[in-house]
Amino acid sequence: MTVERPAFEGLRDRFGRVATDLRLSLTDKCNLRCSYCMPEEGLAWLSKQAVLSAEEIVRIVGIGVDRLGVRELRLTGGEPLVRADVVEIVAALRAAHPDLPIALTTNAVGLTAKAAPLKAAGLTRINISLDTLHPETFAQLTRRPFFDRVLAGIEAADAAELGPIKINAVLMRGINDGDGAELLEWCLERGYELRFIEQMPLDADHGWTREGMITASEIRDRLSEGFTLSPDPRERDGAPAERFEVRPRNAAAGDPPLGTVGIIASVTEPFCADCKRTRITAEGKVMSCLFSREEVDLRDLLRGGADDDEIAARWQDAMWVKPRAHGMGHVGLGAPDFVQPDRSMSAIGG
Ligand SMILES: Nc1nc2c(ncn2[C@@H]2O[C@H](COP(=O)(O)OP(=O)(O)OP(=O)(O)O)[C@@H](O)[C@H]2O)c(=O)[nH]1
Ligand SMILES: C[S@@+](CC[C@H](N)C(=O)[O-])C[C@H]1O[C@@H](n2cnc3c(N)ncnc32)[C@H](O)[C@@H]1O
Ligand code: SF4
Ligand code: SF4
Repeated sequence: MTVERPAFEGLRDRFGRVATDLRLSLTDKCNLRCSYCMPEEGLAWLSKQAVLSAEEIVRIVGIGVDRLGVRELRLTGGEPLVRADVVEIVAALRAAHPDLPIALTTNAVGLTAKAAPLKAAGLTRINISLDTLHPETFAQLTRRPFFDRVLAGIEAADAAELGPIKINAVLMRGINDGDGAELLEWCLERGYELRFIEQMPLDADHGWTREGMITASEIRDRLSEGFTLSPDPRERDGAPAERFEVRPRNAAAGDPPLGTVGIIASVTEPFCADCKRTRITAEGKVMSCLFSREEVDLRDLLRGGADDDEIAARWQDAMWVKPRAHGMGHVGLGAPDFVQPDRSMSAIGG
């Protein structure tokens, strides 16, 4: 890809946004099959050779942080904990960047054994996906019977002080859409921050419909039956989640909140204008947007002996042409001109 662009520092795009938040996928593999993400039969996994090695990851992150203004890193996947060297990768990243916030998003299936080693290696904090507190519903949604392992993993993360722990939940109509209030209560009791995520059209089965998804406004309405939500006064600062303070339904004015809840309304209340994200897939491709159909390869450049300047310039090229929103020129997941990417969320790095 040859891109005509002005010279500048950092990861800028044509719309004036600057990406400082790097999301890097450690693997496309996963041990769950959440219906909003993966097909039941799984996907054709990348070969070991195709996936970035630990050394390559450390080099790419180094270029991002030292030359391109990356200020925070999230490791994701696929399921990052299925990668055998995940603890070593965190340790190497921490050694190279003592002050970099390094977070991880995980389904927690393999977390019981890894939480303490990850903390010791220098992981800053963790986000965990949990859509329901009912083991049968969990098995239906994820197509795997690992509910108990996930709960144990969350407890291990808490014990290892990987907080503030954030819990991500996607509500699916007719499956777990009645579970929101219960999940919120459970999280508030434990001091976890629950965030509800609107389902996006990133499922490998291409089963998403605008009418079928549960919207942010529906979520707020349902939660308001049991709680009072009021906007969190803290600055949002480009974060996908809009946060609300949560109080009991009949709280008196001035009562302290029980905690906060976030709603990530990528579909109905998009936040693309403030997007600060750049993504690297497990095989080393830059995706400037979750919905990009253009990908720019850094891995072959790296393996071909390119120096850091060349790699940084290619990354800047990729970000310069970042689409305005939702992979196109305007917001509109599900609009007539929206084209769902070939990749599922698991293969992008959520
Ligand atoms: N549309 C859109 N959705 C995103 C983007 N990044 C994250 N999300 C959604 O937000 C969900 C939660 O992401 P997490 O991996 O927990 O990270 P986060 O919410 O950015 O992280 P925090 O800094 O902990 O708030 C993802 O599963 C996506 O559904 C993005 O760039 N665009
Ligand atoms: C792709 S997963 C990767 C990390 C890890 N496997 C996990 O589930 O936390 C990251 C996040 O993406 C979310 N996700 C997956 N598919 C999604 C979709 N179609 N719409 C919205 N969020 C989705 C999941 O709920 C999860 O919180
Ligand atoms: S959401 Fe995460 S845990 Fe679920 S299938 Fe996708 S990658 Fe796996
Ligand atoms: S859809 Fe694309 S532009 Fe919008 S917030 Fe997500 S990554 Fe950023």
